Amino acid sequence: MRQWVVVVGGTNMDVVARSSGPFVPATSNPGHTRISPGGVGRNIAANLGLLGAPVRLVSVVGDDAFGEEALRVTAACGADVGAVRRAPGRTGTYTAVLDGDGELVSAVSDMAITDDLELDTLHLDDAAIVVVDGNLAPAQVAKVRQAAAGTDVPVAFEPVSVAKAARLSDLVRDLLLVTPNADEVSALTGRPVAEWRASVADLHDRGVEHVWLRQGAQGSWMCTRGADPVHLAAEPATVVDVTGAGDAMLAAWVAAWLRGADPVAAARDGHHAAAATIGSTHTVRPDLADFLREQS
Ligand SMILES: Nc1ncnc2c1ncn2[C@@H]1O[C@H](COP(=O)(O)OP(=O)(O)O)[C@@H](O)[C@H]1O
Ligand SMILES: O=c1[nH]cc([C@@H]2O[C@H](COP(=O)(O)O)[C@@H](O)[C@H]2O)c(=O)[nH]1
Repeated sequence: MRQWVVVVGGTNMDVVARSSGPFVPATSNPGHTRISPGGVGRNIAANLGLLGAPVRLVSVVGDDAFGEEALRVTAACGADVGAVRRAPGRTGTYTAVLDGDGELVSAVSDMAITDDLELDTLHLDDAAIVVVDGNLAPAQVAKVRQAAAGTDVPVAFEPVSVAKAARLSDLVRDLLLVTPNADEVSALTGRPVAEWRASVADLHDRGVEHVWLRQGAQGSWMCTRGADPVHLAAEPATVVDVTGAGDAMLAAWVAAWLRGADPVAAARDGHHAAAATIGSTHTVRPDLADFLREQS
């Protein structure tokens, strides 16, 4: 039976340092640092596991202690990590600095090992949906798309950043869902940022069913082909740490979609999950399911 979510993407160890007060550049700011597993693909899989969805992560980690820890924590969230490759070398890292308000100041991601992810034999016969992390290289995304098309499995795509969206723009077509912000949708279509509505229409023309346009604290627009766009407000939240909000949001949408929810109701769950995540120090909040239950 087709019931699995297959998430294909990166796994990192995140080093996230939050300054105690206003961040002052080029000096040593007092603060607090946490080290915990991250990576867009791995975060989505971990959140889905916590929400009770049958989820398999297809990823790669190094043969180091970070890789061991990332696998252990992700499995403890309920995700199947049997298809995560352990390659010789160091696990990917994401090193971020947050200001005293929990907002991102700057970050460096070093995930060269993700290039070692071979996707020639991606088995999707039991998959209900495939989620693709935009950190993958174009050739890897093309392979996932080919496998999904071959087994008729819908694909959701997380663009990650403007630079990454730009290099994958040709591959963003015939999707169930894509989740850009206005800058990323502009990178996908080549239109000016202000013309995001026209960009959304372009993506619909390319066979994308749902474009979920994110606007940070301003909420999001769920734009479904052939329907009027629906605006969803972000929930009021005290920002503790913004890391991983977008990943939790997408995971909650997929979990709701799997249960048969319509795209707007699923997006509401997504905003609950984002608020839960930014309101906690965790990149993936262990009590996410309890939090969503209380909201609904
Ligand atoms: N300052 C904020 N206040 C309230 N909610 C926020 C804030 N920043 C982000 N969010 C929530 O987190 C979601 C994801 O944030 P966004 O910045 O759009 O994506 P990403 O985490 O991928 O950069 C938003 O849609 C919103 O629900
Ligand atoms: O180039 C990248 N930046 C960031 C991430 C990951 O994204 C998460 C932060 O997500 P968000 O941008 O939604 O806050 C972190 O766990 C980090 O490891 C990544 O995989 N690749």
